[in-house]
Amino acid sequence: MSLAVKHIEQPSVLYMDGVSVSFDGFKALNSLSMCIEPGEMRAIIGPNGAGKTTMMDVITGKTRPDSGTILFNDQYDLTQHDEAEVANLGIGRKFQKPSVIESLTVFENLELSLQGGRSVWQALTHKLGKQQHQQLEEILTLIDLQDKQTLQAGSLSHGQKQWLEIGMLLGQKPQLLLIDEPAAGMTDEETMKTAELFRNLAQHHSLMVVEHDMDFIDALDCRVTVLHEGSVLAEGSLASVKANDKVIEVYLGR
Ligand SMILES: Nc1ncnc2c1ncn2[C@@H]1O[C@H](COP(=O)(O)OP(=O)(O)OP(=O)(O)O)[C@@H](O)[C@H]1O
Repeated sequence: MSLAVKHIEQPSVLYMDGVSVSFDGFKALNSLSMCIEPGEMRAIIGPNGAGKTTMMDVITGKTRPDSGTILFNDQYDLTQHDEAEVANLGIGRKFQKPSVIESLTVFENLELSLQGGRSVWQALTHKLGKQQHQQLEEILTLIDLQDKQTLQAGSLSHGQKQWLEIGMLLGQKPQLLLIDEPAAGMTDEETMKTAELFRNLAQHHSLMVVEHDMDFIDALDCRVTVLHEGSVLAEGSLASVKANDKVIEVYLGR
């Protein structure tokens, strides 16, 4: 039974309060507290080692926090669930490196993502239902790969592979998406197109996006949280955190 207690009234899709994680005595997260509202897109920035990856790890059940509360939808105590259970609850995570199957086509990769639980062979020989077909078409349109759907994923550009992988996450219909450095390695054009994709995604999902690229974050046009030494250093609009003396000192000004 969960004993997690929430200390604020407003509804949240993700609520973290006093979350700490130590590795051999080193506090990677140090009483981290943060809230994401339903339907919100939030950018997370901070210097190397600030705890961004560790934060995603504790949310997704990969790492157990030593202390603190993490609630999903004000209902599920995420510290009590493993990675598979957290994914099933509706939290999708995208790691920095794309992991699409390069020898399969764009369509087949998406087809697989809609048929979680089946083997690759079963999924590819099992016909999609009408609803799944429609869902797949919608995802292809959203990630703008309709005219590439018969191409092998290995022939896509780096940016297109990232979009495909985001499309594959959408196949699981997650409510909250955690995305790690999506713009890394992208051209400027791909970066801006990714920001547009995320603004579209934010109409139907909550998003937490870890990123270092300030032009990309500016284009996301969302609230920004700055992490430093495992806790929140500042939070607000990009303009406000960029003007924050502490943020300039530990991150931007270096
Ligand atoms: N499994 C682990 N064992 C020991 N130390 C760890 C472990 N995972 C993370 N750390 C340490 O915890 C701190 C936070 O790391 P984390 O990867 O969360 O930071 P980050 O903000 O994601 O950094 P980056 O921007 O470089 O990805 C770092 O000092 C890191 O060395």
